[in-house]
Amino acid sequence: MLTMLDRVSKNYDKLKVVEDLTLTLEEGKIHCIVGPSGCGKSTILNLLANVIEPDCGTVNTKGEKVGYIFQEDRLLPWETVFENIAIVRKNKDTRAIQNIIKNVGLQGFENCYPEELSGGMKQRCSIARGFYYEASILLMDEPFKSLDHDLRISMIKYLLKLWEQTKNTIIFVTHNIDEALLLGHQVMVLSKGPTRPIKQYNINTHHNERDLTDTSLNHMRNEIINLISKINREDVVNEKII
Ligand SMILES: Nc1ncnc2c1ncn2[C@@H]1O[C@H](COP(=O)(O)OP(=O)(O)OP(=O)(O)O)[C@@H](O)[C@H]1O
Repeated sequence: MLTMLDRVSKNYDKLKVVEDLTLTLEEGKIHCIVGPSGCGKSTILNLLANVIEPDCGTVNTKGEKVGYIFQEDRLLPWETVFENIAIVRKNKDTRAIQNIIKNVGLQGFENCYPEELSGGMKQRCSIARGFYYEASILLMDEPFKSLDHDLRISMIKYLLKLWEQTKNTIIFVTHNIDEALLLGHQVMVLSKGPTRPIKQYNINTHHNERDLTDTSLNHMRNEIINLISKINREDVVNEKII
């Protein structure tokens, strides 16, 4: 277990987004974070990535290699698929890049430029780059938001295939509960700001055996949807339910 945030607070002027938040996560697992819009999910990722500084408290990821994958692919338009991936490491490991490209189904497209790829292919390239970086902690901020349902499902499969080989710690922010249930070893529901985890679900079923129509996952899904609606209606005001 790694205490990534230790009693951290972050305000934007008078807006208290994070207050005295401690976040301890199991390493080598996929942690999905869900919660109402604007509650502070991206702020938490930015703190973990050391992109922003906390007002007080400690962020314990400074000694870690932290990767960040965003909703937009953020590929360099003037570089090929291969070069866009290679760029994140000093020494080019051609075999490792080719292996990752194969794992995200982009073989044959190594020399294509981003403008020659579909949206889903670009995002696969961005995920491949994130994994090639060999981060011990990989932050993902709604990376599949702009994709349709079928593409999302195939992206989840690609992501899991890569994670199976690296077993790094992934913190994955999403508004899509199904995505969280298919990916996460843990799904954390956050309250409105100042945000804090109000409920945590652990999913022990192996990824290959997860079926959203299965009673327990379906039950969890309904509970999370109801909980987020309650938070949005403010029936649950920063109450710690865990
Ligand atoms: N740089 C900033 N300056 C001022 N306010 C900010 C800044 N970044 C975020 N905020 C505000 O802080 C709050 C939390 O924003 P954040 O983006 O972390 O939430 P989120 O949960 O990721 O939102 P969403 O689900 O809509 O993506 C919001 O009210 C937002 O407007």
